[in-house]
Amino acid sequence: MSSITKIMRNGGLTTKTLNAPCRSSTSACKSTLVRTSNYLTSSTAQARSLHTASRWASAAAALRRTYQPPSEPSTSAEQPPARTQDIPVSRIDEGKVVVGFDTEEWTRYHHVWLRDHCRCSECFHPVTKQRLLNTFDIHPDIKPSTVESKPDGLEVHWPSAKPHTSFYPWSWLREHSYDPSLRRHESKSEPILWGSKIEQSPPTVTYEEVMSEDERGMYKWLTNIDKFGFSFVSGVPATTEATEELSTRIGFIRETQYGKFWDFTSDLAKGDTAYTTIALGAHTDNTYFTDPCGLQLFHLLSHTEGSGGSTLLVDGFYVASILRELYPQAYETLSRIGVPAHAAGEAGSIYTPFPERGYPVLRQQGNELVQIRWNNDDRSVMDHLTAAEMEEWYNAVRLWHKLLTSADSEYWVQLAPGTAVVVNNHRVLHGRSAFTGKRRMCGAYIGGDEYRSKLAVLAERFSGQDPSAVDPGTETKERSIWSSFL
Ligand SMILES: C[N+](C)(C)CCCC[C@H](N)C(=O)O
Ligand SMILES: O=C(O)CCC(=O)C(=O)O
Repeated sequence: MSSITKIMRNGGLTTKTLNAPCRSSTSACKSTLVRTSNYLTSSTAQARSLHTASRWASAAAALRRTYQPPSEPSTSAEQPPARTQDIPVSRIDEGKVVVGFDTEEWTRYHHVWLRDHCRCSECFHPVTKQRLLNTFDIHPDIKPSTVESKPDGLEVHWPSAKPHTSFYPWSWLREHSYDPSLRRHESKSEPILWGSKIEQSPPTVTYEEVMSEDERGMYKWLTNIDKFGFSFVSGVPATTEATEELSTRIGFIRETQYGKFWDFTSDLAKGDTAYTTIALGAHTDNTYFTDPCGLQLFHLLSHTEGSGGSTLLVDGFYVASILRELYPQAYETLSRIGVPAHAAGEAGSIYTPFPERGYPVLRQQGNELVQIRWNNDDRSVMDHLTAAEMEEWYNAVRLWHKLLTSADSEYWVQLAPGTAVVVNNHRVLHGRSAFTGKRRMCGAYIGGDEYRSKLAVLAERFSGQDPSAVDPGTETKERSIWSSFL
């Protein structure tokens, strides 16, 4: 019985090596095997007949035969042979092209996928970066006439009345591999979670940096927000004009029932408790919108004849990570049960999210937490749950509240004129203490797509360098058709 059969029989995990000798350490073999077996397990439906699996094994074995692994460095004193650039191997298999990046990393691309993703100037507009090819003109059984492994990438020749050649860079093929995926996940910046101790060194940029022409300061600012979920900007002229200009450096301001750029105080000019002197617990804004704003900028312009009005920031991702660790059932409950909300303080508007059941406090995408939505003051009637779910939800949200309001989670800071703060409203909750006297705050909402677009443009321009160490003159000038954002 072949090892493949054993993998299939053992539900996909085994420590036995595959037929082909594995050149690297046993653990790598196992990882390959696990990856392979996971692949086989996950694609058991496709490889139901051993015939397919053994053909897959023979294709992989054939790849290994044709792949010339780098020769082992000689043991003699002489210099080991210089490694030649290893060109991945490729071959046409049934319905897919198999590519072997090395003996341990191989993957497959459907023929139709390759044709659909051709980026020659006939199939993909070089300026607008839009597909010109009509996907639905591709024959479902399309098959290359030949494939060639070139030093920089895979060249595919398609049979047609007018011969068509496609080219895919190796790095692009690896980045977009899916069968299996060979993507290296280090490219995605991981959030840096924080609690109250962030006050020792809060992420900050200067106004001068942010307003500089070369936008390196902008890149540093937005990278701060990307990593920490917030950032201060110091040295901002304490005017609405300067603050509005700062806001629009990121992207256009998102207008709501509260206006475009806001300049507010405790006069109930708008029907919301933000326009009063009361304390506001940690919350995210716009839970009553289907799509809450991405960023929220605040700049305290003045506070006279009184005290209080301190600003509260809480990293919702940090709190959620603790909830998940300590109370996994509560985490699951708050990831599942929608929370209705409304903004109905203005006579001319009643905002509620669609669908009206609202969205969970914790929004998961797969296993990843991607958004916090929490404002207990704006929450509407909870009447869409069974009695059991109602008790389950209240028990869970009490635990959430306990962690959210713990000293370990809360970062209190007294804003002052000249220092603006921007928060990622999908991650960081904000609030304030009650206050007396005259307090004037200004700011704006900025759409999440605008913020992420600006960050993407800056990351592309500075080719992902560390924003605090960008080499002048290394900027990317033109957008590549192979950009990882497309
Ligand atoms: C416009 N400004 C930011 C001052 C107030 C917005 C109102 C806040 C609302 N309760 C919410 O949580 O979205
Ligand atoms: O007045 C403040 O400091 C914040 C008000 C607030 O939470 C809001 O406008 O969403």
